[in-house]
Amino acid sequence: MLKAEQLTKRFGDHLALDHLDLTIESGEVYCLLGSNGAGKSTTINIFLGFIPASSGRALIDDLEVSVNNHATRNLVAYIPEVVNLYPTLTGLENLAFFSGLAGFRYSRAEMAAFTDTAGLQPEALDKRVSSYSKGMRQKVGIAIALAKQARALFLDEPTSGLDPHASNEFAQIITRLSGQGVSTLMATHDLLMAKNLGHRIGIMHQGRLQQELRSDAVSYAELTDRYLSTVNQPV
Ligand SMILES: Nc1ncnc2c1ncn2[C@@H]1O[C@H](COP(=O)(O)OP(=O)(O)OP(=O)(O)O)[C@@H](O)[C@H]1O
Repeated sequence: MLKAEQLTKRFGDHLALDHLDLTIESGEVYCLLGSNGAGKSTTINIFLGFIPASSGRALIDDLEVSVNNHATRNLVAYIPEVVNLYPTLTGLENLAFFSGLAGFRYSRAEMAAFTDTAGLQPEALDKRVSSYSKGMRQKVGIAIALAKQARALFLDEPTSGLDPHASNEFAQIITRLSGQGVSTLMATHDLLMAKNLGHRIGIMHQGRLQQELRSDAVSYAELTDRYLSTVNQPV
């Protein structure tokens, strides 16, 4: 479970995140929408322990990130738009390296099972990541999440630039992980993806969570209207 309690971040005089309260249950996919600069990545970066909050708390499975940074990093996987891997290592070597960092050692067959579940073609495993497409890198990111037995997934515009087929495959895997109890926080500009993949949707504007909706309770047209009316509020 993920929890933000009055989570706030200032960069100098700028209030990037303004007293965010948020709970994401085990197995829930929560999509954060909002225009550029709304505070989505800031939220994710605090949960990941990349940046400290100015005040408030971020909790992962009841562990406060700022005081259990090492432990909480081992509970999470992060998939940004371009997954950061070692380009001169193969997909399998990257998987071994990153799961090793989290304390897991796997046989080749076990790692191949993770990449298979993530949808990576077996013939890609021993190729250098520098030759991988964006979608293939995402799949290695998913395989790392599986290998780390991540309890929470943080996705920052993960399907941006993916073709519709790759995007659809990605969504299917997230749904599958959700069925296994993984909590997911996804920042996206893709309203249709949020509607189809998210259980709940939050709309942020100027650092504030302005609206929360259940995706099964709104049509795509209603979501679009709500989004536009929120992000077009005057400064
Ligand atoms: N390291 C930083 N130093 C100063 N200001 C920052 C820093 N990181 C983010 N900000 C500011 O905080 C605000 C929120 O940024 P954030 O990246 O969280 O927005 P976002 O909703 O993820 O936007 P986008 O959709 O463009 O990714 C913005 O005004 C941004 O300029």
